[in-house]
Amino acid sequence: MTGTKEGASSGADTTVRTLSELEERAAARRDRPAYGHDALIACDRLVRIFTTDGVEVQALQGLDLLVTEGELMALVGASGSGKSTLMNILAGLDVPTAGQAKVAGRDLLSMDAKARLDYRREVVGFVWQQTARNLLPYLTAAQNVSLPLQLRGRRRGGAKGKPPRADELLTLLGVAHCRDRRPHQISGGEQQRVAIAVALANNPSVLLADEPTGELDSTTAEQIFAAFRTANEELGTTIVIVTHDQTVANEVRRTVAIRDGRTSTEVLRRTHLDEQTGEESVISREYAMLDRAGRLQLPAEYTEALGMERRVLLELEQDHIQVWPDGA
Ligand SMILES: Nc1ncnc2c1ncn2[C@@H]1O[C@H](COP(=O)(O)OP(=O)(O)OP(=O)(O)O)[C@@H](O)[C@H]1O
Repeated sequence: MTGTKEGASSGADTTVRTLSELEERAAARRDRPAYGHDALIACDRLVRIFTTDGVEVQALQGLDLLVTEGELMALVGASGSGKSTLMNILAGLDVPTAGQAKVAGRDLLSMDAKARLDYRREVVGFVWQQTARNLLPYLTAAQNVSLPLQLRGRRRGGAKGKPPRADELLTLLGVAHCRDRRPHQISGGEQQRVAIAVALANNPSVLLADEPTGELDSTTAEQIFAAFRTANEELGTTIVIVTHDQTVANEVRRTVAIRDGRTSTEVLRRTHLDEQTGEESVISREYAMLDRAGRLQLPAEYTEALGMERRVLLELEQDHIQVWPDGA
């Protein structure tokens, strides 16, 4: 640390010189597209407060999240951080206390009961951790997959000359051999793959999965994840998976971490091809989330390593911001 940090912005010239420049900036801000306008899922300062016996719990505390159409992404976070609360809201099963949440153009705060039912039947599909919660025990796998189609008043068959959609989906997910068996006659991993077929039956825009591999061993978990990947790649379904499973989190391009009811960090992975050796490797980088109010959560291990508490000193440079311990 040097002794030269007097001002908050030594490096970059941030002075606005003329009135016309100010006007230009204001106009550019006005013309900027709305937050999340091109995202399939857009959560903006989402708040969910639960009140039990007069005690308030802020499960979501101004959470921002954008998910683009066609993404396959993971949500991670400590127990109690708010993951399931967010999933229940996105599934249309719970309503936020404040903020905004839009999925495929539907406003999750203003939907009436009928719109909410349509939303759950047409826009989202979900797969839960408990295998038993996903399937009706007295129906076969094929009947379980056909049920959402019937509830929506669609015929069960595919187009003329094509197999029924239930068979198509069971084949796609590698569980065609389970079609005439009931859940108790197939393994837990097969049940989850059938559950994914059920969730996909109505061709939803978004598939939500809350700890779908939580009750399974690692080999089976890999098969389940492969089924999600197939759904994403073959059907183009946008998929959000809540997981504690680090191997699942490592498999996706984007993993968002939730801390204390807010998105805190994000890991992005991309494949790098070494032109000389022809070898492929995955490069991952961790980013901190900057919310629209400019709030940033610094990782605890960084702040603790430098003894940062309560306040820090900022310096704006040409292409980055420096964060220093408070040396005052
Ligand atoms: N229905 C509810 N009533 C009261 N408090 C709730 C309710 N649902 C969740 N909470 C509280 O909200 C906070 C977030 O819970 P949530 O279940 O979303 O966390 P989570 O990240 O999914 O945890 P886990 O990984 O253990 O499932 C917790 O403090 C929890 O106790």
